[in-house]
Amino acid sequence: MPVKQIHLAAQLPSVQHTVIWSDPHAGSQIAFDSFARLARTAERGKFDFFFLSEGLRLREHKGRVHDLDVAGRPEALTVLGALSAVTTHIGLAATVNSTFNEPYDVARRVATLDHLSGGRAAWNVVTSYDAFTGENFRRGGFLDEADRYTRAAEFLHTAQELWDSWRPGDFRADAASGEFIRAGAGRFAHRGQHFDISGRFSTPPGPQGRPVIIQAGDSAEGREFAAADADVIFSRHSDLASGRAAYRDVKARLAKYGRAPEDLKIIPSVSYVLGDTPAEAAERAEEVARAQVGPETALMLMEAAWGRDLSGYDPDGPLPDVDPVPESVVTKGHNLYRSRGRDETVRHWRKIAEEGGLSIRELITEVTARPTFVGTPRQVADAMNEFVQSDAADGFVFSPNVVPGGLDELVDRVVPLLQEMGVHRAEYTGGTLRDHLGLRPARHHHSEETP
Ligand SMILES: Cc1cc2nc3c(=O)[nH]c(=O)nc-3n(C[C@H](O)[C@H](O)[C@H](O)COP(=O)(O)O)c2cc1C
Repeated sequence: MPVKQIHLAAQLPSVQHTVIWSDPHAGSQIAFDSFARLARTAERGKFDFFFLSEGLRLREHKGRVHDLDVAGRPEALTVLGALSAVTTHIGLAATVNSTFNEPYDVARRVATLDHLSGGRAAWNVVTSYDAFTGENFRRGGFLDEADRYTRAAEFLHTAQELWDSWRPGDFRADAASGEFIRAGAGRFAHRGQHFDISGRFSTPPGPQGRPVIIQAGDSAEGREFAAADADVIFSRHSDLASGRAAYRDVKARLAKYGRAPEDLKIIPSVSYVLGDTPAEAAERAEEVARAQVGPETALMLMEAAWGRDLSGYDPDGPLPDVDPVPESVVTKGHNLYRSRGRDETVRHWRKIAEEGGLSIRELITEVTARPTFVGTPRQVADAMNEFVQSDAADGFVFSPNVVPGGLDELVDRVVPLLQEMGVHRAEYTGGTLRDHLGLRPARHHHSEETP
């Protein structure tokens, strides 16, 4: 078997407690310089793409805006448009929600990024649908959970129809005939369950035709959506066992859509801590964890899971002896227990705490902040390679702990080892993000109509 290449990506981390904003080396979480520094570092490491997440509503805890995490990030497509001017090769991936937007607008903005960047655009289609977020759009509670992916799939198909509505040669710019564009260019008509639109699409497609599609969301419906339509899954499975299980499950879903396993790359979100020796790395990992999960954060996340006030409990003491409150929500905008359900999450956490003799704070660190890779550069490079070669993933999205310098050590000390091992490119060989990911050119469905 030929060795697999590792697909590397990086994100300026999402709004969560693992971002150490109080670190003396932390810079602005908003200024363009921070984004530019991180994106350029990833490009120096010849990464496939730079990724930005999206949070459409600030979290609230016990009725107040939760003030322990970084709050407020600028809008992704605008930031990436600016980054396209200060980078040359790296892909630029924006998270844009399919529930609270419209296909025409999103298709136009993503195509525009593909033009600006010379074919480096990607769109991460997320499906957050909750009423709390929806209030910001006068759409509180407008979409049932069951419809989040039917809308996402139709949204994406509609966007693809718009990107396909222009064909090669539609730009004439023929001074002799006075014809600038072909008469039928951009014409579309879509009628479906969620969207009923027709007209002319105003933006010709960029160099990739169809930009790269990313999916993040781990339900069965989410995996099916990705198997049918996505090029990349941004996953949460960052340990070998669950990584392999998810990988097998997702790749097995591809055949029924006429797709091959390599048509969909699976890349989990991961973090790392380096040291010159294994002991030093472990010590630094402890320090990082202490900064990420302070006593208030530990209690806050405990209260979110338990659905009740736990302020009388010592974060450095044992887990609460009281039961969770089934339907109660003390933290809005957090999806801590969404995938397992509250009861299962609490049972799972109690089990881990009992087995390891963990305090509240140690448990929260273990379940929400454990770095994926800890060790010397050599150990980390080997562990990354094992993860990919054993089909637990096709690569990684690195989420640094500190903005904007947290990627430097990885690029300076680990990436050269991966290059020596022959599992990561020494130079970019293509110009588009599809090239970096080793994806075929986008399928282009020509419309039948020719006026
Ligand atoms: C690794 C990962 C990253 C995600 N990032 C975002 C994000 O930035 N913004 C967002 O609104 N939802 C994000 N999500 C949420 C999912 O995209 C999805 O909307 C949600 O989990 C519901 O889908 P599901 O039931 O398939 O999980 C992320 C999910 C995962 C697994």
